[in-house]
Amino acid sequence: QTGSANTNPSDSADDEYITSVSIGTPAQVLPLDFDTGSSDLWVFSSETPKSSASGHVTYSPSKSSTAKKLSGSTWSIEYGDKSSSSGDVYTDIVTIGGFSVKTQAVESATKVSTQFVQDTVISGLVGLGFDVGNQVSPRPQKTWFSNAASSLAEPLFTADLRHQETGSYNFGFIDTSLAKGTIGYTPADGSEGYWGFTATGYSVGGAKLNRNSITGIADTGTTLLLLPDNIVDAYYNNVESAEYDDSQEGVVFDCSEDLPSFSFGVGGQTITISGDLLNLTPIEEGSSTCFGGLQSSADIGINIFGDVALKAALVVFDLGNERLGWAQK
Ligand SMILES: CC(C)C[C@H](NC(=O)C[C@H](O)[C@H](CC1CCCCC1)NC(=O)CC[C@H](O)[C@H](Cc1ccccc1)NC(=O)OC(C)(C)C)C(=O)O
Repeated sequence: QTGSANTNPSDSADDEYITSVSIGTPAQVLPLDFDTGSSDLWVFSSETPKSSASGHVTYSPSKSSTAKKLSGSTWSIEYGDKSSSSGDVYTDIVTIGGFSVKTQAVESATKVSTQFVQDTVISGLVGLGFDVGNQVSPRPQKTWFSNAASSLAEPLFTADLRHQETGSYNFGFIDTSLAKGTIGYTPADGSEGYWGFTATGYSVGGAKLNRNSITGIADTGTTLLLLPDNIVDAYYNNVESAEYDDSQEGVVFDCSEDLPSFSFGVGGQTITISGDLLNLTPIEEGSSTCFGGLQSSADIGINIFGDVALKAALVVFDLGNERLGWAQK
């Protein structure tokens, strides 16, 4: 068995990617953010304060004949961007791309932070990280993919995120026609809950790869490519107007600049992110100053290959073989 779901950029900056998920009987369809950087499936619900839920699609367990309260269980999460949410837990049928998990923990939000209230394009997250990262207590719950894996044709899923166009999350199969290059595989470290891996080097503007290990995570829930300062500096030294903007908390440059590409080595392949993918967006509507898709990871303590990097590739999240595959698109 397999599943295939379309995913769409949330806005003109590809800040997030939205995928429709069906929950309950009859199906309640919610727009959710698939996040390989976390491991909880949580949703805005009938239990979310009305003022916080306004503008969001919500899940009502009371309207689902297959919903069951997981009594005594609660959850609470704080994300890297300091946003947070918490609540209680139900189990229900959750269908993604035509594949159904009968008894999936659906974490219902009784509290959401301001950022989630304001981000009305999504009604919650589907964590696609490793189960060890799940935040339900007293008994952690499995992710949708973990529950699905044993019934899928292959215990893997692929992410095909695209710039300003529809992409896909495929479960249980690899559609190699989505990529131009060969898939290069490298071991994945799931011990922290993330899809951790080590890139073997980088280069700017198509130069030869500098060999140096870059350990990081493949994270569909992070917008940017976040790497060490020495690499970020090496890149922006090639961008005439680049400068650090305190108010934007990142490197900005003239939108008219022709940005060089950025490449990294992984699994014996080289993934090249084109210059236009490295210009994320004007700092505000109509501005001629643009915000870089590559920024420093220095104050995070972990390197993150977020959507800016993932958009250049077809990425295989292979749980069965504990490995990540990357192919140039
Ligand atoms: C709970 C843990 C087990 C796991 C947890 N994991 C993470 O924090 C990483 C994870 O991928 C989280 C998942 C995101 C949380 C916030 C909502 C969207 C998903 N990523 C994050 O926490 C990183 C935050 C994202 O990069 C935001 C996403 C965003 C975009 C638009 C509007 C709002 C929010 N982008 C964002 O800020 O884009 C700018 C910089 C261009 C404005 C952790 O490490 O603590």
